[in-house]
Amino acid sequence: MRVCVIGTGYVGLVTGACLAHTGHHVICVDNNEQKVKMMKAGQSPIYEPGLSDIIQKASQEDLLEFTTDLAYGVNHGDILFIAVGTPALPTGESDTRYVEAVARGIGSHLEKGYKVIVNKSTVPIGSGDWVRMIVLDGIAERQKASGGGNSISGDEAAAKLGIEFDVVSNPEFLREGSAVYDTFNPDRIVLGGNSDKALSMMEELYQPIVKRKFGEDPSLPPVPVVKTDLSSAEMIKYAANSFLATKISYINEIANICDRVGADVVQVAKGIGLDSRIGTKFLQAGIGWGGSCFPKDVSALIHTSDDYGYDAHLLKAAVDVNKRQRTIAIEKLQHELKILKGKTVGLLGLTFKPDTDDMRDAPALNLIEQLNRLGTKVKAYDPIVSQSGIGQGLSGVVVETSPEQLAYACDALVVVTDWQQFLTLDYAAMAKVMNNPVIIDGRNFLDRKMLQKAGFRYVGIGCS
Ligand SMILES: NC(=O)C1=CN([C@@H]2O[C@H](COP(=O)(O)OP(=O)(O)OC[C@H]3O[C@@H](n4cnc5c(N)ncnc54)[C@H](O)[C@@H]3O)[C@@H](O)[C@H]2O)C=CC1
Ligand SMILES: O=C(O)[C@H]1O[C@H](OP(=O)(O)OP(=O)(O)OC[C@H]2O[C@@H](n3ccc(=O)[nH]c3=O)[C@H](O)[C@@H]2O)[C@H](O)[C@@H](O)[C@@H]1O
Repeated sequence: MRVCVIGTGYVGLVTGACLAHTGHHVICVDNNEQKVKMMKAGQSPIYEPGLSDIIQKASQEDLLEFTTDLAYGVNHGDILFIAVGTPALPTGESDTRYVEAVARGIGSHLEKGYKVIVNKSTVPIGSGDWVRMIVLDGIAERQKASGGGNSISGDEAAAKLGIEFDVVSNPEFLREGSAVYDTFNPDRIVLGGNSDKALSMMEELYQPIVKRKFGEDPSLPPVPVVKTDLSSAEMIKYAANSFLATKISYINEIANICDRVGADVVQVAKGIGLDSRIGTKFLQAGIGWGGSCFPKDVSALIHTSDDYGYDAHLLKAAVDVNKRQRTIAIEKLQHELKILKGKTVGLLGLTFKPDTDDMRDAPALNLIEQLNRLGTKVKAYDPIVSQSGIGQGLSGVVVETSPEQLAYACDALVVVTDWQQFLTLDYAAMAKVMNNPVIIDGRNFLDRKMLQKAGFRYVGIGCS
């Protein structure tokens, strides 16, 4: 099928490249010329395992193109994905201005015929109808500009030009760091809309993925497709992210109680997770959840609830627990070192999670800010950030190029990101060059005994 994806960030680029890999002809549009230049040269502007290979292969097969020309993309696609960012405004609500600009742009370029416009971005409940209205405004504005009469409505203009379209909500559930894997091995595909024609085109688009042709295990049953109305599909996205964030806040709350009563949250998580009603995933206690989505999506849902006069107590509590959790490493450092002023702390990891270069709302940024405020010198080592130029944009932290350099003259280390590489560092050598070999494992993922053998005092979260 012919597809256009507008916005080539973590979601748009992965979606576009993976759909091209499954045999569709995809044009990806972005208004960032630098990014488009890189992608045309076969490079991925983001770090995402497996993505560069897919981009290169699909481009060579002429199934994937990149452009800044929205009209070209809109005219090509029978299905047009909107995959631009929806960051949080200071009020917590979702900033939909980029979606609006794209929807208006689509309207101004639609030609005679039928298109499906897909909200892939995470958008507030009700956005399906809103996008339809903005697209119609775009069509009407173009008609007015070309002398079609100042009072013409979007519906009238669309009818006059023979333009037909439907809006579908198709929320995305991929995780950064495993985005390509998640796209080919989804737990479900959610399609919201009220047009059978649009929904069946979407089902056809996803057939190779539904049938697991590119998945890890093609013998598994087909991927479930949840077909529902627009608002429910939009709500499914917010409800899923809010549930996962709340689950982590829950285990962090339990971890804090474990610390006080002398229990071990890692054992507790294992013990409760084996109950299939609870499940083992997303029960890793630590220094809190971050990233570009959980914080903004939980805030957006709270904001929507407020708009409807409903006080979302549980979601607010999940956010509060997370805020407090971002200070846990500081409390533990104060307990170990007493005075933090004049001390040097080394952070192992900067990105909000492993296998990504994304630092949006990363817990590391909070830590750096808090430590700087307390007069502590902060150094950091991160497998991606230390090797790329990203670290240059950071203030209040010296980004070192090796774990050994990081450890040198440090009074404590804090594990901020659970990068696999951190499991096998030469901790004995690192302990020797530190002022004080203490390690706060903010992700509870290093081996306590190994660290102790290497000469460290090991402190976990909820298992100290
Ligand atoms: N990052 C993630 O893991 C996930 C993100 N989402 C949602 O997907 C959406 C996109 O998120 P990301 O990919 O992280 O965003 P991003 O910020 O990485 O990428 C957005 C892209 O859109 C481009 N863009 C902005 N305005 C444009 C315009 N008018 N025309 C063309 N391109 C334009 C930007 O240049 C950028 O390349 C958000 O709503 C997010 O909540 C959903 C699931 C996972
Ligand atoms: O909407 C989105 O953008 C995406 O948000 C999350 O994906 P992502 O933010 O990439 O990363 P996660 O693996 O979910 O981790 C989020 C944060 O929670 C933390 N986390 C995760 C799991 C856990 O057990 N404990 C924990 O503290 C991670 O360290 C990280 O800071 C969801 O998992 C995806 O399904 C969703 O599509």
